[in-house]
Amino acid sequence: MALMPVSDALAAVLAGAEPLAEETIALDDAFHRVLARDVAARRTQPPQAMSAMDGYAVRASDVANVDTQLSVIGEVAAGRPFAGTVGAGEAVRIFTGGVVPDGADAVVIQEDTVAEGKRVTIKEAAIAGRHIRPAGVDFREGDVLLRKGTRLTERDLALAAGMNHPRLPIRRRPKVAILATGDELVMPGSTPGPGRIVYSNGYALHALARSEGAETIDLGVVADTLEATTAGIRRARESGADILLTTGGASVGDHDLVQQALKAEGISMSFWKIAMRPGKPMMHGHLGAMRVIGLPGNPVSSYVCGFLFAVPLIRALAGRAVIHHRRERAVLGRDLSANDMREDYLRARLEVRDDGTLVALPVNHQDSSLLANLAAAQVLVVRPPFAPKADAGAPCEVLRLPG
Ligand SMILES: Nc1nc2c(c(=O)[nH]1)N[C@H]1C(S)=C(S)[C@@H](COP(=O)(O)OP(=O)(O)OC[C@H]3O[C@@H](n4cnc5c(N)ncnc54)[C@H](O)[C@@H]3O)O[C@H]1N2
Ligand code: MOO
Repeated sequence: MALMPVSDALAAVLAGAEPLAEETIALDDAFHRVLARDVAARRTQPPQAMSAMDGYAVRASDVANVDTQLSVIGEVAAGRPFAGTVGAGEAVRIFTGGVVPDGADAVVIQEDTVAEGKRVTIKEAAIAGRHIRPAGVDFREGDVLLRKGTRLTERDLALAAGMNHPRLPIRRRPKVAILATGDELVMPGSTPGPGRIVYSNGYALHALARSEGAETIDLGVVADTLEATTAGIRRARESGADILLTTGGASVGDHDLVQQALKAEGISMSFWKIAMRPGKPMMHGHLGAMRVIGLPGNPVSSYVCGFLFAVPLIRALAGRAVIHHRRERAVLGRDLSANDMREDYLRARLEVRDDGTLVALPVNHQDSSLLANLAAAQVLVVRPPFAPKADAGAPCEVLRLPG
């Protein structure tokens, strides 16, 4: 198979990726979940005109001049409205959040008054509407304020509560199983023997998937045998995973068995090998209902492909309205040589100039095994295939990595 352009590969990964089933959950559990439907207000907020201050509800026409004396005919506190009507020459003691009584059209703050028993002297003139929050100033019943596909923030939860929704319709979380391959891998904290490598890819992939709202299933590390790899793939299917991410064993070596095992299990492959650096040997296909992304083993390749392909896929299954990473304009912080046929994703540090210009400084060593450079990078500079040589200061496009 020829190397597939990155955009075609992404389209293939996302093909047919529809939001998962709808569920209804308590508001308390809805933080960062994705709304399955538009949500409208079930009430008008505030339901009636309310005072924004502690003071006196008055008729503005009565207090156009200062030093007016009014008789205080009652009191209203939050949640305890006043039943009567404010007539000419009258006022009602009111507290913040109290319903403005009939007849009154302004509130004078108590600092601008002098109270003596049942009378109050108004020391500041007031105009109609002063310190009053009109009914519906926040929202009205039926207003659609939360949209389908939104990943709910903490502010959205407060709004949903204010709109009187104790539960919300959301989408099931995608289940992402992660399977690593490689005889050489040992767990962090052990004493690696000769030629051994400490397992790292899964840590980044689990965290990345979880931060996108997925539930992750850790299938551990399997040895480089067809039997062990096949057993791992079967465990993924049994776990009900929507997505299987494998890492390693994706290339052409004698010990790269992932594709062979997937084929033996009946995968319908959509591609293997993309015109991208890092990440050339990535593969993708469907194994029944499970979507499989075979990530390369090199740690940077595994992460960058997970970021570029698995993240939009997770978002699509999660029902997010916006699934794509946003590209930003920046300028290069150093010269770059001409590119070959692979689209490059260069790890780069990001600086912001005083005028707001983003400067992307690609790290010197772009080898796909370098974890330290990956961790130090804040962005990926995207260089299209056959991009000509570019000097420092030339415009470029960057993708921000999660902070
Ligand atoms: N003859 C060719 N050789 C290679 C090609 C090629 O086109 N022709 N492609 C190269 C590219 S590009 C990549 S990327 C790698 C990817 O190969 P694999 O997916 O088969 O990866 P492995 O060989 O299994 O591992 C590569 C490297 O990464 C380390 N690794 C693997 N898994 C983990 C893990 N979970 N945590 C940490 N490190 C891991 C592994 O030890 C190897 O050092 O192939 C090139 N070769
Ligand atoms: O594409 Mo590999 O991922 O360059 O090292």
